[in-house]
Amino acid sequence: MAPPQGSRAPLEFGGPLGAAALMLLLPVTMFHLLLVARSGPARLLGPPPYLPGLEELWSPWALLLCLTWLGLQAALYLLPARKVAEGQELKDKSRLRYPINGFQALVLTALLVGLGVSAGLPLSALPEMLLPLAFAATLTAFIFSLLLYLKALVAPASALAPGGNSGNLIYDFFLGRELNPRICSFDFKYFCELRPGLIGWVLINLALLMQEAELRGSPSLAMWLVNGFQLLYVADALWYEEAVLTTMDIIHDGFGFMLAFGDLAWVPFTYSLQAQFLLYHPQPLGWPLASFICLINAVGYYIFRGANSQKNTFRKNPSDPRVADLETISTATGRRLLVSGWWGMVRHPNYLGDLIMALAWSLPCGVFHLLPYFYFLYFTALLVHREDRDERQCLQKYGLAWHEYCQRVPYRIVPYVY
Ligand SMILES: NC(=O)C1=CN([C@@H]2O[C@H](COP(=O)(O)OP(=O)(O)OC[C@H]3O[C@@H](n4cnc5c(N)ncnc54)[C@H](OP(=O)(O)O)[C@@H]3O)[C@@H](O)[C@H]2O)C=CC1
Ligand SMILES: CC(C)=CCC[C@@H](C)[C@H]1CC=C2C3=C(CC[C@@]21C)[C@@]1(C)CC[C@H](O)C(C)(C)[C@@H]1CC3
Repeated sequence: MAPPQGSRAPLEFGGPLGAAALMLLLPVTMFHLLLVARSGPARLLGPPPYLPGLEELWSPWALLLCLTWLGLQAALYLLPARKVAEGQELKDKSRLRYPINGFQALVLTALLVGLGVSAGLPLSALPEMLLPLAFAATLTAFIFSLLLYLKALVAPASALAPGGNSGNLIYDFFLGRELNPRICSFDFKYFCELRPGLIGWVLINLALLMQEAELRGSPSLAMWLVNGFQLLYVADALWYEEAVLTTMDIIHDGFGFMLAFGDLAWVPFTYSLQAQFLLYHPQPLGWPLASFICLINAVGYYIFRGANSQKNTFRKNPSDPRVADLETISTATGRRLLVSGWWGMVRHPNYLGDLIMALAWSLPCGVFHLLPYFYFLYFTALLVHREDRDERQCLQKYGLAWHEYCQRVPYRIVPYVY
């Protein structure tokens, strides 16, 4: 058994107590949102309309569907890739290799779903199954996290994540012990981060759009906007799949319940909340307002994509002509930090763009309900906390150079505000 590593790494998420609370709170919140979205008053902060019994949550068909979906996405992951990318350098100086075929998986899934629907697959029945599907996904994530925890017990010390190895069972189960759990070349974290949950999210959105068309003759403009914006976000993530290899989740966090549940259950079932809300609470939306909301989404996307691409290009090749003229500061590690361009505006311009898009996804749902703004509120909290975690990691990595960066670029996410 590998000895616990990084036991002196500071505990995050409020330690074992915080981890235990989140393990309970996250699934409860997800089921609350699913129940409230279809209720008349759709009150985010009120009690759920009723408490579902086990017979409403548990369905062997939903579990079978969930496992078939995972199997399909795993099969698409294993197809030949247009490119194989190398990840960041690991503790033992090696680099892992990752297939870049996520966009291909999205296109093939769309083709398969299109074929299925034209052959009579009742996709619009999916919204009625969201509750048992979410339950099956939660169960799958829990069992999967248990297996990951057990796998980490026999992993070499060099394979363990910097956090998630405190020696406390609950905390380590939540955060995840192993950094890049794999069987042969199949990387579980990389696979889960981008495929089943993200593609599942747009599929659920599409099913909600189709059910709205069945109910009301055609999908509403608001439903089209939400579907379009979120499809763009998912397609972008898969098109720029390689960029995920430099995110905190892949480089720093272990693979445990937080990411397994987040990827497999939280993302598809709570990120589709706006479309769920719109199915049960249609909102009038005219073209002038719709155009304005499209503009907000476009501005958010422009900042998000510009900032993420600039950093990735710079990290891959600092002499690339697109970034070679940007001002930088040197650090003791040999890596440099950008202090002009997007990264000279605020220290997390990509978060700013992401938040602006999050707002644009809620606006088509009107301003009379708080529920569709849940994603924006949760995401603000997630990114503020994430930014704080990243700052601490960067301070540890870059020391004085990070202090200098903070002085030169004083705002974290929103210029002149935060
Ligand atoms: N929709 C969702 O639910 C979520 C979306 N996201 C999105 O994922 C994306 C990735 O986010 P995340 O992984 O948190 O963080 P970032 O992509 O912002 O990565 C942070 C890292 O970037 C490097 N960095 C920071 N400042 C500079 C600089 N000035 N110059 C060069 N490199 C710098 C540092 O790593 P190093 O120096 O080691 O390269 C730092 O650790 C974001 O767009 C975010 O909005 C994130 C979470 C959830
Ligand atoms: C507390 C809680 C709910 C934890 C789980 C958080 C996860 C849901 C998110 C952590 C980081 C994520 C990222 C994306 C989706 C959400 C999770 C998994 C992401 C794949 C979305 C698409 C983006 O373009 C991205 C690839 C940059 C992004 C990466 C981080």
